[in-house]
Amino acid sequence: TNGSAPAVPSDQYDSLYLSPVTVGSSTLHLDFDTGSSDLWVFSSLQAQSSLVGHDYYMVDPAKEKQGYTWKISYGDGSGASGKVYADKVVVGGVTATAQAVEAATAVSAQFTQDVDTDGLLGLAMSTLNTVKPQQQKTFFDTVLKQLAQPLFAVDLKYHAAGSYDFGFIDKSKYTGAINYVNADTSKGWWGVSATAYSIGNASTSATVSGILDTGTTLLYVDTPIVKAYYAKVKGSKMDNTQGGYVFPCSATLPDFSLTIGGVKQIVPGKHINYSPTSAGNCFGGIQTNDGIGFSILGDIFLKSKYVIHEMGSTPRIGFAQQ
Ligand SMILES: CC1CCN(C(=N)N)CC1
Ligand SMILES: CC1CCN(C(=N)N)CC1
Repeated sequence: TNGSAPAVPSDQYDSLYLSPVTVGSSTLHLDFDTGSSDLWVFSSLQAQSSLVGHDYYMVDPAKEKQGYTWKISYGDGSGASGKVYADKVVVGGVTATAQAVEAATAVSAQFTQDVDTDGLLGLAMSTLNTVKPQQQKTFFDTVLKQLAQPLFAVDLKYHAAGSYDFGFIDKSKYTGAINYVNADTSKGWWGVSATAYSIGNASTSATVSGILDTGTTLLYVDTPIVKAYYAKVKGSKMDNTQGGYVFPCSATLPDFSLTIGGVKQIVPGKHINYSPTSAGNCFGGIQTNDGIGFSILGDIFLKSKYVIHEMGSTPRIGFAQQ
């Protein structure tokens, strides 16, 4: 089998993308996240006050995995925890009949306030799943053997609805060749390395190692590269109050690229103007990964590409231009 689900920007800045998923008998809107490996949802186990504005999973006690729990926290300090059920999950017509569904009993304010997001669907390696006493599989791992091809493809778009394809490559979603590189899955994520970066027409050799991450809004790279980029943006500055580099909203932003597998993967300058700030300037889509030791190729990087995540005998990542 194969199937496709839409990926709809949650707001006008593409802060995150939401996809409809049937969990049990409810349809929820989940943030597909290639940076984590838990499928967790807002649920009827939570206080009613936490559910206002959300769709949520009506748990069926008969389906509970007794004694199983989960607890997750994300880089931005948000997090959630709860109990585990085995229930039907359908994504774009692809069905997992007994998927581990992590039903929240408690959720941090960042999620409760984000009334559009009813939970996350992790698409990293199942080795990062947080369920105890036995780690559970991601949705992709659960359905892998029933897929026509062992892959999913990410088609996030700039200020428009894209899609996640499971089990097939959609030729109508990209132009030119697909360029494949081996994925480094040793840390549980979809890891890639670049051998150079470019700012405008100038290229610099450098090793940029990072993870592909649909669950992160921006593109986080090493500080020297960030500084070199904004040196080319008139009026840009590091603004600690806003938490990153900002610039006049009228600024012309150079294209940025990472060379992966010998091919320049270009991020158009336009995509690097993420959003206006409360201070009257604009917030950059490229920011520093300060000190986490690797880069995070989030939505700002992904939204100009069609990215195939293939879990064959050797995991691979394929890049093509949208
Ligand atoms: C390395 C971090 C990247 C952001 N995260 C995520 N998308 N779930 C958490 C892990
Ligand atoms: C990977 C996740 C990080 C935390 N998120 C959030 N606060 N809304 C969602 C995505």
